[in-house]
Amino acid sequence: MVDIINDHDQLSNPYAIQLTDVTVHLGNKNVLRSVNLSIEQGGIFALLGPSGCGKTSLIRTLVGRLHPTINHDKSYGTISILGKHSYAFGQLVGFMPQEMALHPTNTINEELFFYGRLANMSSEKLQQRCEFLINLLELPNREKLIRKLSGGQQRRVSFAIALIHEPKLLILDEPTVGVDPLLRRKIWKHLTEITMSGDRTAIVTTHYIEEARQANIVSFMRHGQLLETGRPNDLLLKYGQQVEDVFFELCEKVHILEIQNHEQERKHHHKSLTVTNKLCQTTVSSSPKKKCCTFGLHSCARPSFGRSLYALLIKDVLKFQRNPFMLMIHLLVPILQIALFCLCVGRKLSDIQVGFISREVIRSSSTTGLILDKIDKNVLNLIEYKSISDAQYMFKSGYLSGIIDIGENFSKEFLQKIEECSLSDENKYNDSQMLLYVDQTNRQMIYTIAEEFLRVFKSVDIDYHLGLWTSTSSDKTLFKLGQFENNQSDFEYTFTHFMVPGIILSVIFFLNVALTALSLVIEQSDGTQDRVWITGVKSNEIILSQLIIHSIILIIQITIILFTTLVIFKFPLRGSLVLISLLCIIQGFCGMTFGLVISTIFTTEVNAHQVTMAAFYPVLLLSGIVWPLEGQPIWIRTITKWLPMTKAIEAMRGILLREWNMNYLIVQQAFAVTFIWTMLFLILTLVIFNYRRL
Ligand SMILES: Nc1ncnc2c1ncn2[C@@H]1O[C@H](COP(=O)(O)OP(=O)(O)OP(=O)(O)O)[C@@H](O)[C@H]1O
Repeated sequence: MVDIINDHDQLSNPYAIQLTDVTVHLGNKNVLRSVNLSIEQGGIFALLGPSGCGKTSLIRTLVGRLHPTINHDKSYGTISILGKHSYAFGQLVGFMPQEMALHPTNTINEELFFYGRLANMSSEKLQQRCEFLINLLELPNREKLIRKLSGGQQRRVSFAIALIHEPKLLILDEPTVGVDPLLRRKIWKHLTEITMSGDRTAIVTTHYIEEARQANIVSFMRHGQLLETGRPNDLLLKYGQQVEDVFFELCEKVHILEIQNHEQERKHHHKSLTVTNKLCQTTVSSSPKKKCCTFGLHSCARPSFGRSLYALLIKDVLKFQRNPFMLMIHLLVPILQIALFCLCVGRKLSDIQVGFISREVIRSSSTTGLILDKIDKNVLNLIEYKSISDAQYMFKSGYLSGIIDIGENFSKEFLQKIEECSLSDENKYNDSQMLLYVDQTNRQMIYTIAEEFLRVFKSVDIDYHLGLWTSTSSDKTLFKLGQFENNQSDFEYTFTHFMVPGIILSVIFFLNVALTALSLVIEQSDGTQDRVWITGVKSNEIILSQLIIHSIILIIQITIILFTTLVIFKFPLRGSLVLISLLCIIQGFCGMTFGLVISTIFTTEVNAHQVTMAAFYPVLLLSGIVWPLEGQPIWIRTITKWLPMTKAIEAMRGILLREWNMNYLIVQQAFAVTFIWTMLFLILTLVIFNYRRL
């Protein structure tokens, strides 16, 4: 355990906190206005003020969640906590934010242990402290899940976290909200006891005037300004009234001064903050004014790398363990997506409803009979109609996908035409052609019906120059498909084979984007990440713990996906399974790091969701998953071929279906491009993460 008492800065500095000329701007208003405040170590400092006056903003500024803006005198002011210009306080500070900031899937015990570990506490000491605080704060069974506690109980757990490591400085934002009067008294009694010795300080915000009376020093706040600061009794003597009357009088005073100031500003056309400054001087202590502020992270009794990683990993494992639904989503959704895709997309069409009208009497020995007999009934479901108008009605209503109209003398004229070798003479034999009407809006349907008839004509050994599908059939007579890759000769590839590699990678990529982005954004929005960060845990430790846990899930995910595709759906695997798995892992990693970037930019779950969804379709459409890249305009192609998934999808197809290995340039490019994107996302994450905390 790091000995914080030896910290030279802290010993030599008598102040718990010092703020000089701190202004904070949020939205379009100054939530803190040139605040000057110095509080000596020891005792309780109460910050009292109405809702919205800026108490939380002041607390958040102290713990580094809000950053000072430039002042009227062109400085950022100074902030010093226990003599340090630092926000990563380690064990020095116990912080209780206004929001719950708890991990709902932890038990009370696990939550206290989590923060205790981050404070470098030994297990025995932690046990003792847990017992003490659970008794003091009248918490229920320590094995109870936090999400099952009442609001008041959760606030008490939050308070216990701030106290667990017996910090030098307690920063508590409304610790007694939702707590019954008896317990409230107990909490204040405890605060008084621990701060009495003079080496511990508590800074408490409150709405309650009667609570503030118990503090050693009280400061009244309104409109982001500290109106008056002093000992409750001194203030009473000075104003000769009740504490609430002091507050109301000060509010009145500031209101008049604000009006005067506004008038002055209007007259002199310049924005002087003279009045504000006068009001913001604290009465407890004068603090030296410095012109610049040094914000930076110093090692400040922070937990060791291994220890914080261990604590974070336990917390994340418990989160998944207690939330099996979330885990199931990440493991079952890929199976469902791949299975549905293999079952429903890209396969040959079947059971197509086709009507036929034959004006010729069909005999089994006639050409018509022979053709109709050979048609695969699983592919084309032929339904006979007596009149073309009936069939047309059904076709137009969408019940039929095609109609075949067979002339009265089809068999006879067709054979005569072939015998006379006058296939191109359209006018001589009117009935020598079957007339086919197909739904022109559905290309896949046209191809399938045409393909089936070509197959039939081939199989009945009739020249298939029927004039029905001239373009398709003439191609077949001109070309014969050759093959370099022997293993493909007896395998019929469908569109499914083209798409499956892309679908696998996109499922892996985007599930990992969502998993990482959401879990970090949730921790950010509920305040737990801030709380963890204030204990001294570094950004890269938070990121690393997420990556480790999500990598384990990723590996299980990939195993399940590949098993579903290769074993259950018998997708061909010509290349190396190891290479395929590696490609999937690195793509999953790339997705995770993209998720990290999203989580550093967006602060709400809804936004993170929206961005993930918004990114999904462009990547799906541009990476060559649904349509070959050659279908894109050339200028788009030059960009899209370097997207994170494009090369990987191409390589995946090659490895799966064409025995590609690492000797192939596209496979090498796939790994290189994915790696570069992963690194870029990671660097971007670290930069934004650290920037937001500085
Ligand atoms: N993210 C934000 N963007 C813009 N304005 C904000 C933001 N957060 C707070 N404010 C404004 O800053 C002012 C001070 O808010 P703050 O939360 O510090 O008040 P408070 O005194 O703690 O109130 P309460 O006692 O109700 O918690 C309020 O007017 C509030 O509307």
